[in-house]
Amino acid sequence: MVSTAVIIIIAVCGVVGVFLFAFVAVRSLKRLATTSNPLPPVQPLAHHREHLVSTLPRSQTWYMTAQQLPVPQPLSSISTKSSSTTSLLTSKPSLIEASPASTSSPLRYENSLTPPSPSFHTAQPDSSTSSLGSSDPGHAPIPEDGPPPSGLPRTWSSAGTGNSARRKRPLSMSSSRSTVYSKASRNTLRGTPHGPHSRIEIILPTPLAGRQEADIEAVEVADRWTDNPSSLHLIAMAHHSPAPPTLFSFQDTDSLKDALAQFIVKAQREAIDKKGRFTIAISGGSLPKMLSGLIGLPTIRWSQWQVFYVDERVVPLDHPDSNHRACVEHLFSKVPIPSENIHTIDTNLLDDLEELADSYEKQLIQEFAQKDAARFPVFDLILLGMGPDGHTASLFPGHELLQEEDRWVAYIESSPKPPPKRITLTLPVINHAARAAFVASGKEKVDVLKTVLDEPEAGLPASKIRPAWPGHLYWFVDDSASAKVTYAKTPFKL
Ligand SMILES: O=C1O[C@H](COP(=O)(O)O)[C@@H](O)[C@H](O)[C@H]1O
Repeated sequence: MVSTAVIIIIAVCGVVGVFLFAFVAVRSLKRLATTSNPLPPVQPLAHHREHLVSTLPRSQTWYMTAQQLPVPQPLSSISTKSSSTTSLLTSKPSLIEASPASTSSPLRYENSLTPPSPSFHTAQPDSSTSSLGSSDPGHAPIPEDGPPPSGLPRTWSSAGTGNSARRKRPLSMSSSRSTVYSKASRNTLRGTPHGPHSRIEIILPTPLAGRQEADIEAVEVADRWTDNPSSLHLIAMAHHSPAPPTLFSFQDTDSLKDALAQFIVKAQREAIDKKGRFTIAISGGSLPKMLSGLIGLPTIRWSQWQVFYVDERVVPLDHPDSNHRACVEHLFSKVPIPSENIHTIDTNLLDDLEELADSYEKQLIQEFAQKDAARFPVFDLILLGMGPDGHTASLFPGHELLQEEDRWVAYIESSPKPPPKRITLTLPVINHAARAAFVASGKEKVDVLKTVLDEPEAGLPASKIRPAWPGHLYWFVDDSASAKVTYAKTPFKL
């Protein structure tokens, strides 16, 4: 018989043995773990990018990592305007020496004025919410295979139809920096594939992409594309349908002017809060006099406005046909806006339309390409008019300029409406705005407004304004212009 003492001794030894074994096993495992290859560091930005890009339906794209791109250089070849003390109506030297690079602010493409419904043709605006939309731009669903919004980078849009008025540009930039430019588009940078979801394209601003001297600047822009997570917003943008426009109709032009002024003030405040500046493009024709509601408003920070013209007639700045002159008469002569913040055409180039359009494009590049790294400038607000024939800006029905996909500024030599020579922002530029607003009043617009809003398939130029998601289009009209429209009206509230 084994005594109880022996049994106790055996039990104690067994327990101690188990503990010793467990201790040794844990230590060995730990040592093994520390000598194996460490995991790569977590890269939140890469994960964010991977996640976003993986939600996109198409994957035939490529990208370069920030390390593969050349070191960004300061912008040197694009000149800037100097301050001018001359009258608002006299010609300013438009492109003078380079100034120190202005403070660069990263692209923040947010839009708190976006409405809920994603389809222009089928959906009607939801008037139950704020008439200026919600602050969440992410509610529009991603269509699986729908057509891309017009004006998006060429690789996502249908092939161009050719344009005899197209200006000649160098075909591509230097490719000496292990950078490949696709045959399909001189604006596309290709890099080494990085992973199954990392094959994104870098689309350069067209004016930069087309110029050898802008090579370095273009790559700098591309660099920010890869670094800035919000640029992915722009990629995602290509896969959303544009939102349906919001139609505000007012009893008379005075209430229209007041509401328009409030709307502009709100857009200005949001832009300045985010980026410290407000970029606006203004049309001519009847529009400037609709801006009188802005005069004397203490909430406007004129020194932070950067004003461009949606289109300009090729005439001296003090000519009665000049859109700039109309804006000065109705607004700028009555408010404290610095003259250098108003970007006029260079009247030294009135005899050379191509040069004139190029020089205006350079002004845009200077304002936008350094700060907003996108292929097209993203205006905070574009104010548009519409002619009785449905034209807007200097984009006329049936004109080949409606097919333009690359340029920021184009020219027209034979406008159906006098004067014949004009320059104009192109459709892709207008359709990249954060907000665009048409202003139309009077019974002479009644038929065309009905066609544009109720029959967009008729294809009038004004119907082609459909800012890409999450941008948004508003119509500020009076009741006489909207008398025949069946498109849903939204009560105005900020
Ligand atoms: O010629 C032009 O016409 C349109 C529309 O003008 P409107 O007088 O009918 O409002 C205008 O938006 C554009 O800027 C102008 O150059």
